[in-house]
Amino acid sequence: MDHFDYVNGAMQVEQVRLDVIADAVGTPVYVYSTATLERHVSVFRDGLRALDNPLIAFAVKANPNGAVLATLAKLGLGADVVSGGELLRAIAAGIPADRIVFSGVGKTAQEMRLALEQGIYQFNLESEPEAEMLSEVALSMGLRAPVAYRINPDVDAGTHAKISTGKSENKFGIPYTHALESYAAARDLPGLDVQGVAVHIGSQLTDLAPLEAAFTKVGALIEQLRAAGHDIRTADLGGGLGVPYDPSQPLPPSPADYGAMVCRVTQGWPVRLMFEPGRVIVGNAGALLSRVVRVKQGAQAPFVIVDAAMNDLMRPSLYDAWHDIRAVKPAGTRATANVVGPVCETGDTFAMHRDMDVVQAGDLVAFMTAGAYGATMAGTYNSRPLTPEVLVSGDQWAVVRARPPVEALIEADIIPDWVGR
Ligand SMILES: Cc1ncc(COP(=O)(O)O)c(C=O)c1O
Ligand SMILES: N[C@@H](CCCC[NH3+])C(=O)O
Repeated sequence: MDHFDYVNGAMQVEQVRLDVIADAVGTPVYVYSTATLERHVSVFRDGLRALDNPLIAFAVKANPNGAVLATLAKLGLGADVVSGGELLRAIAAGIPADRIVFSGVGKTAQEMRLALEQGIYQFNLESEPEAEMLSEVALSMGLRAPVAYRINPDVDAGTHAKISTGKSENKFGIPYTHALESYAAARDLPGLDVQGVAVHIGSQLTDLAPLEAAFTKVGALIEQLRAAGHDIRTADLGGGLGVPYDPSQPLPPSPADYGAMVCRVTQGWPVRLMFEPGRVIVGNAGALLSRVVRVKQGAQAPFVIVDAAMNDLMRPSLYDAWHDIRAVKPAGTRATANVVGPVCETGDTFAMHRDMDVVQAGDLVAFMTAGAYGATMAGTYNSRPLTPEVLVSGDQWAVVRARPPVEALIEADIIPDWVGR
């Protein structure tokens, strides 16, 4: 459920009309709802209420905006980070280091040092060479790093191949079949304190079965590791729960269904459970607001050309992802259209042959469920400045990231004297 609704024929978010934001800030612009963020945190937490003190670490990559992170920090969430940059943004937004977990296959020595200085809760290691490097870095600082190994359970998440992470051929984690050997080697590294097991098999999962299969493997491994004398105290079950994008499709499992499955599978595990939800917290809390530039005749259907493009919202071009596209002030008629951006790529297409509200030049449209992996993946291709972001709460709203001027793009380039101009 979100807080984007039509009131008197115009879409608003909470109590703020989207056309008011578009007129003031310009388009394209991302708009987020605080009430939806709060609701999603509460629903996710509620699904896990049977657990003792779980750590819910928001996957910062899904939406690293400082105001969004500060909202989640106030609600008590931790952070799952994958770079020094995300770590510093999480801390700057008020997320305490002892609620931060560091994931990712390519942590550098510099990032490890930074995270150790900050005193984070856990490093999720993804290879033996990474474990050796972290041990060395920690020892050089006179510390022991708290670690888990992320295991690759070789489970098919049943999601898009580009966001599936738990198959043996994927780059993530250590092979499940070799885990005991990797843990034994880690125990001999004096700079590590081996405390946990982690898993994350992919994103936008619409079926609980692969998650359950992966968690069951984690449970079996915890038993084996403890039997081998490892003091395993944490289990990080990752993120991945899907959200509804297309209203014509069956709903993905709810956080309550997910929580019930987790509680059943993990019953009796002698560990603190950790979670890294991203999309399920922020996905439906955001929309990308865009204006129709013009409508052009097409061979089969008209092209609705909007002022948002693949650089603002990459998901459709990258994964053929489906986002609901709604007129902010629907005229009441529907027709088939192709919705495209102005970028010079055929892939700059948001929807083909879409049955949608009829819109005209100047109308506003909202790309729904754009709060996760939207602004954070935006770029400046075609020299389009990064998309601004707005946060709404009740009847208040604020620009939480301004649109940079085009001059900033020009000034960022350095033209050496020897090039001349
Ligand atoms: C290690 C890790 N944790 C958590 C997440 C968050 O996933 P999601 O947004 O699907 O919940 C991701 C992204 O897939 C990830 O790579
Ligand atoms: N960026 C992806 C999800 C990848 C998650 C990162 N591990 C998406 O938009 O769906």
